[in-house]
Formats: sequence, structure tokens, C-alpha cells
Amino acid sequence: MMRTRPLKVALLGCGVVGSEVARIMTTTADDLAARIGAPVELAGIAVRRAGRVRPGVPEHLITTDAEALVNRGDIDVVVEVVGGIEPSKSLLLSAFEQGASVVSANKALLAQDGTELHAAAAAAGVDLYYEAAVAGAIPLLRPLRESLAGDKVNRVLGIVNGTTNFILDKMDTTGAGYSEALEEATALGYAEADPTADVEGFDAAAKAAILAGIAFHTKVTAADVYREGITEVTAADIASAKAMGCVVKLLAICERAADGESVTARVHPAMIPLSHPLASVREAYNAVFVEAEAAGRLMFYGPGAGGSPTASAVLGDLVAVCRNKLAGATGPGDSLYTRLPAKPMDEVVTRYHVSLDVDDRAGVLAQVASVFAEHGVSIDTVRQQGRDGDASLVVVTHRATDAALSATVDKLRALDSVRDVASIMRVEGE
Ligand SMILES: NC(=O)C1=CN([C@@H]2O[C@H](COP(=O)(O)OP(=O)(O)OC[C@H]3O[C@@H](n4cnc5c(N)ncnc54)[C@H](O)[C@@H]3O)[C@@H](O)[C@H]2O)C=CC1
Ligand SMILES: N[C@@H](CC=O)C(=O)O
Ligand code: NA
Repeated sequence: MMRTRPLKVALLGCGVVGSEVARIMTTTADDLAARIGAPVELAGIAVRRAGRVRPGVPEHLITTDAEALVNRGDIDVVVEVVGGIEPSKSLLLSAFEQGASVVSANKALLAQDGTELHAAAAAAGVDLYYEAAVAGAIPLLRPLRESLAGDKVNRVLGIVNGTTNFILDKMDTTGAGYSEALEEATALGYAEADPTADVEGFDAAAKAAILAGIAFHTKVTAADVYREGITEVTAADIASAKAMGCVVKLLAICERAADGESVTARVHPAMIPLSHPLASVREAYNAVFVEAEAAGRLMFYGPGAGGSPTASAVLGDLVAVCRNKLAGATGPGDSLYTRLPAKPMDEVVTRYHVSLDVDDRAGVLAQVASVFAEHGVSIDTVRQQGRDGDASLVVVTHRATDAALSATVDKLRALDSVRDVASIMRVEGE
């Protein structure tokens, strides 16, 4: 039977995502009510600046006082699509104190203070859901937390930032410049308010922390994630990847150590072979592989950014927390029982593509090769191209630790014959 008293929703933020949430809530109100078992009413929309034209958004609901909206005493669910740490964190804590459940898309906040926020939600007996925070529209956190709750996840690997995938894809396929591609991604609503978060890998690192925490049932924060963005990726790297039958992607990789005693989480650009399914992930799409002991390898794919896809995930959570409210229940919260420490990047083992500018003379190749050998880094292939007076040397290694590779590169830099270490990129997916 349908409850007639509506569940009241406070929407915090009405930008790229918030305006789509408001639109879908308004245009699909009857369907949402039928699925939930009660009408949902948009009780207020908090924004930073009133007076902006927001097509389709009921003007009378707009307020600039988010705190007053959350604390007005009759809010059942707070939807936070503001972003950033403050005032979002304080608003969420106020919501819990008021007995409201929360739906958020805020990966930066969840990756920094997720444990504290989950504890506050649990103490208040309400929900904290955030499917939109990782990989946009793709149902990923709920499958990890719920569908795979009976399995043991050992690895999560994928493309989790739409903006950087869009930029790398444009640079690779159309030869677009970096700035031009970033501008387009921003205009399409993919980028964060400060796109540094995207291009320097902070956004993907926050998502990796959230994924690792849920997958391995342990606390992982953004500070535990090794991070490199795409700002150093050059057209030469992309061309070199092509020459090797590879493409450059920004990857997030979360792994349980072979001995099961620790986890690692890292975000960095990597070359992956064109034959790998991630190589064909275009534009702002995301794709994530989850490797679990019983299930094997699962792939999640779909739109990873943009107002409407992200709003889809927010609305899915809204329906879930409303259903829980009506049932007088809460969904699954944090699960941190394994308490596995996050291991430093030094111990991570992978392959490397090292591009060097060297003197074009006899003996240099042997000298370079001996530095790799000294550090126990075995060479897979070497490509050399002579230029006027110098040469470009591209070395691809077999698997080695990050520590061994770093020591190798330090020593190479000290060689007179090495003019520059032009780039170092990991090679994954083989
Ligand atoms: N745009 C996307 O593709 C995706 C965004 N997200 C996340 O969703 C959240 C929102 O992102 P966007 O909509 O893209 O950002 P946006 O910058 O377009 O919108 C932010 C909204 O928050 C409001 N706001 C800012 N400070 C405020 C304050 N102090 N009080 C009340 N309102 C305030 C602004 O007025 C604006 O309406 C962020 O956490 C972002 O990381 C998550 C997945 C995808
Ligand atoms: N800026 C983010 C938005 C979605 O999380 C991205 O580009 O992926
Ligand atoms: Na998602």
C-alpha cells in the first residue's frame, strides 16, 4: 500500500549533477513513488548563489542556507552533490544528527572521512550511500558491497576518471592537444569544479581508496593511494605506445598482496595493449575489472561522468535509502574487519617503459643495459632511433619492483651518456 505522507528530500547543490537530480525527481515522481511505496518530495535545494537561471528547477525551493535546510526538522533524506570537504562534511554530520539518511556523490569527502561518516550514520541509525561517487552511472559499489559479499576480491583494476580518459582518447585518436581536450571535457560537465583533481589523479585516487576499502574490507584513504596524473603524458609517449601496439590510459589498480597480509592502491598512466578490453574504453566511459576468487573476472562498463549518468546513480541510491526508511531498516554500512595495512608503492611489481635521450656513440647501449642489470631489472625489448648527434632509446622491462626501477633511473640520470630520462611509464594488462 502506498504511504500518502511524502518522504522529504533536501538537495544540496544544483550544478551539473544536482540539476539533473532535480529534473529526474520532478519528471519521474510517480514512478519513484510507486517503486518506493511513498511519494518523495523535493523540500529544498541549497546552492551557493541564488538568482541564477536554472531551467526546470522550481525557483521557490532554492536557498543559499544549506545548514538551515538540513536542520529544519522534517528532512528524511539529504542528497549532497556539492563536492569538496567543507561545508559538505559538516552538512552530512548535521543530517545524521537530524536522523536523515544521506546520498552523496562526493568521492573526495568519502575517501578522506568515510570511516567517520559511516560511524556517524550508524550511530544515528540511518544510511550513507554513494554509488555516484565512483564510476558515475556504473553500478559498482553496491555489487562490490552486496553481490560479492560472499566472495573474496583480490584485485580491482580499471579506468575510473572520465575526464582524463576523454583527454587521452582525444589526444590518441584525433591528435587533439591536451588543453583543447580538457576544455571540451569541462564544457561537457565531466571535469571537477577544479579540474586539477582530474588531471593530477586526485579524483581517481579518491575512487581507488573507496574501491579498495570496500573490496578488501579495510580502511583505505586517499592518502594511502600512490598517485600520478596525466599532466606529464606527452604526445611522444602516446606515439611510443602506438608503436608498441599499446594505448595510454589512466588506471586505478587496487590489489591484495599475494601473502594476503596487505593491500596496495595506485593511480597512474599506463600503457596497455590494444588487445586489452580497457584499450577500447573511449571518451568519458569508465570500465572496471573485479577479480574475485569464486566469481573469477567481472567487468563493469558504462558512462563514468556527466550530469545525467551521475544523477542515475544518485536516484538509485535515493530509492534504496527511502525504501530502507519505510522498512525501518538500514542497508549495509562499513566493513573494516580485515584491517589490512596499505603497502607503499616501492614494493609494487610491474613492467616499465623507459624513454631515454642518449649520446649516439658506441658502447652507450651496453652501458645503459648494465645499469638495468645491476639493479636486477631485466630488459624485455630495446628500441633505438638515431637523431642528429643523439639517439632516443626506449627500454621496456620485464616485471620489477618500483624501488628497483627508481634506483635504476637514478643511476641512469647520473651517466654522462644519458642526456635526459624523457619519460617513465608503467606497462599493464599483459
Ligand atoms: N560532474 C560529474 O560528472 C560527476 C560529479 N560527481 C560529484 O558530484 C558532486 C557535484 O559535482 P558537479 O555537479 O559536477 O559540480 P558543480 O560545480 O556543477 O555543482 C556544485 C553545486 O554545489 C553548489 N554549492 C557549492 N558550494 C555550496 C555551498 N557552500 N552550499 C550550497 N551549495 C553549494 C553550487 O552552487 C553548485 O550548484 C561533486 O562531489 C563531484 O565530485 C560525481 C560523479 C560525476
Ligand atoms: N570528474 C569526474 C566526474 C565523475 O566522477 C570524472 O571525470 O570522472
Ligand atoms: Na557508480
